[in-house]
Amino acid sequence: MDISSVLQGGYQHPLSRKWQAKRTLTKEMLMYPIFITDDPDAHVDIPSLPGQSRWGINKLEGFLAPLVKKGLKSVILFGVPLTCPKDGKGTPADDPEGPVILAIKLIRKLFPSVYIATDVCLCEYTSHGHCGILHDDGTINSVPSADRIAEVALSYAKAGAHCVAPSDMMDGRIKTIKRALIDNGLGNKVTLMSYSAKFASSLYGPFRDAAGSAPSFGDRKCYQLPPNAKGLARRAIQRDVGEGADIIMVKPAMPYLDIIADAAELAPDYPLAAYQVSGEYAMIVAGARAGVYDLKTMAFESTEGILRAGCTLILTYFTPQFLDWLDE
Ligand SMILES: NCc1[nH]cc(CCC(=O)O)c1CC(=O)O
Ligand SMILES: [Zn+2]
Ligand SMILES: [Zn+2]
Repeated sequence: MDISSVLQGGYQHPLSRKWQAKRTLTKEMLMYPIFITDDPDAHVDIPSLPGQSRWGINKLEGFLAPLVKKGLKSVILFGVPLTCPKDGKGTPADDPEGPVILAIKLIRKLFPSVYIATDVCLCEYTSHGHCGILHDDGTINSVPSADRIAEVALSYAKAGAHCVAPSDMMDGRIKTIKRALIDNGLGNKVTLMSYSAKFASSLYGPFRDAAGSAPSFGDRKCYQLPPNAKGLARRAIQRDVGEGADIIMVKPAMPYLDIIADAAELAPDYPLAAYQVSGEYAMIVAGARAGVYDLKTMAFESTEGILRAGCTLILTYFTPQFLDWLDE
């Protein structure tokens, strides 16, 4: 055989196979999305997200303590208001007695080592279920939307969140939030992680089920990006870098690995996150249950793709399982 034909000598050993990776999954790279609801004693399983639940504030310690012991480093919080009245501007989002603000304070106190990010969006809190404030004709009204989202982000930052992560995809929200953080003395203290390239995906179904955030009319196609849009995604990433984002995120992950690679090229000096969303998680679990593959092997393969494309941080519902698997 010709010298230039032989590759296999380089990866015969399990260890030499590990060396092929530019980056290998560690516990530090995992951020765990959790759903906090306003029934303080809730522990309600989410049927479309097997293994995940909505948690009440009184159940958080019992839920998180074993995970922190296993090496959980960071969480991202999603509020699920079930009892409070929703309105046009998402008033319950920054209710000081609401589940997110209570959870930030509690986790800071109970688990000081845990890094707390908060998703910032209005859709869980608006009567219409859209992510911003609407004009009378049902279209997004960008300026008040960005202002309101910045107000909510600021309230989470003041409550002690280490990171605020707007997922609404409204124009101008990154600079509006950054300005609000700076003007309130939090610019140097709080990380702004932008869901920069967030696509209008079919893969958010289980999440909307879990969070009760499906729009009551229409869809999100006029603010989340069209799945075919590489150029718009690249522009969104560059815009958010210019507006003061500290971390760039691509979402979902698996169908958008090219966008992750683009982000790694466009923003090489930034941490890069991917959100392996609810539908990706549900799909991987369902495939394993159908006997298509082994769950653990496939879960690792999915993250290897994300890391290979350029990420340094993965938001994933598999976090608790990875904490076990990474110890094996
Ligand atoms: N804007 C809210 C939000 N933040 C994160 C997700 C999706 C997360 C997931 O599917 O796991 C969504 C849903 C949506 O945009 O409809
Ligand atoms: Zn939203
Ligand atoms: Zn629209």
